[in-house]
Amino acid sequence: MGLGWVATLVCERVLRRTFSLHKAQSVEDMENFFQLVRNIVPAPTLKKHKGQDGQIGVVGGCQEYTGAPYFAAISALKVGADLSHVFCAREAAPVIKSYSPELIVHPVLDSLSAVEEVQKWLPRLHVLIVGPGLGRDDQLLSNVRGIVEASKARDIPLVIDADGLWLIAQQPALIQGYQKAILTPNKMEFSRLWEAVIGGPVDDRDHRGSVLRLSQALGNVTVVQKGEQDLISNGQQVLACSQEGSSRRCGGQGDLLSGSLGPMVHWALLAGPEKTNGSSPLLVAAWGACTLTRQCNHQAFQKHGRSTTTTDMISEVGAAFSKLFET
Ligand SMILES: NC(=O)C1=CN([C@@H]2O[C@H](COP(=O)(O)OP(=O)(O)OC[C@H]3O[C@@H](n4cnc5c(N)ncnc54)[C@H](O)[C@@H]3O)[C@@H](O)[C@H]2O)[C@@H](O)CC1
Ligand SMILES: Nc1ncnc2c1ncn2[C@@H]1O[C@H](COP(=O)(O)OP(=O)(O)OP(=O)(O)O)[C@@H](O)[C@H]1O
Ligand SMILES: [Mg+2]
Repeated sequence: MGLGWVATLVCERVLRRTFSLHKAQSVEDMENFFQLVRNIVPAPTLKKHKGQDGQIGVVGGCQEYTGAPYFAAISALKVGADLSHVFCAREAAPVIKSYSPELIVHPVLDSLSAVEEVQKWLPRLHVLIVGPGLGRDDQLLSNVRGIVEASKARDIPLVIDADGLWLIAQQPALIQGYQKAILTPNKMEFSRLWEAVIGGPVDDRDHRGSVLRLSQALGNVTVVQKGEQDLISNGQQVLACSQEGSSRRCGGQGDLLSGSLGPMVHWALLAGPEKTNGSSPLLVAAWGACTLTRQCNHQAFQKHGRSTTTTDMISEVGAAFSKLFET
């Protein structure tokens, strides 16, 4: 086989892939993704013990922000995880505990032994969500860096959101190439990551191309760019989620998304590529969590209109999940 012929074949493949990456998702593709999410949801059974459907950790919560880690941790439980831990700064702990007796709260994040304290729990945790309400204090961020490294060493999936993304923008190497990471930037967070990893302003005319490129530059880490349409890429594929939401943009919706990703990621990785029909389990989990968050927003808005808050959305998780993913 001549070299020229091989080059043509490679070019064709690249072109075909580029074309299919940028083509709009069909209704059929969407239906397929609903089915793939249904495939990963654990079947109801009376045989399981507490913990099997997910033990999730949230790393976040400081003096200023106590709502964000609560929203993330409670969303993980409402989606179907069995246990939800919050690792936060000491002064945030009593506040977070007082919101909910269902959360297990560890006031360790600002202690000198923060990494060791969290490390003790890592063997039991299936997924760690890093960043909601973390703040940007240097000492806290340095502890979180150690926690991320310890989690990677144990191959624990990481969802990185909010101030966790601030840390990644300072030190992209921390997550570079880690195949079990999902980053969930909002518009500002995406621009910061882009500036740190690629440089210059984001091309606002090509959102799909931008999310693809950022994922590739980070070594195929999964990126979920939130917005009017959520765009999800692992550097090979770009999925769009346009589930109808509402015009209401109250704070905390992103925390619901990162929290619900916890159990979804655990289930998708347990199910493996057979159940996801060859698609990346993390892409399926991300598409499921985005679709769910937007549906919660839609349902809450139908009831509460402009007074909709994230607490109203969390109340909709059960009904929204059944409507979308339980047939
Ligand atoms: N109740 C709580 O405790 C909450 C705490 N939060 C925490 O607050 C901290 C900071 O998060 P932010 O998201 O504010 O940080 P960012 O620095 O990413 O965002 C800064 C500002 O960008 C603006 N912005 C967002 N989307 C935009 C868009 N499409 N175009 C232009 N501007 C846009 C917003 O007004 C936001 O205030 C994080 O720790 C986060 O988890 C939030 O999760 C919201 C709820
Ligand atoms: N313009 C929009 N139209 C519809 N849905 C949107 C829009 N912008 C964001 N969303 C949805 O809201 C959810 C949260 O995205 P958002 O950009 O508000 O995150 P965030 O800024 O991190 O939120 P948080 O306040 O929790 O930090 C996502 O699921 C996204 O799909
Ligand atoms: Mg956020």
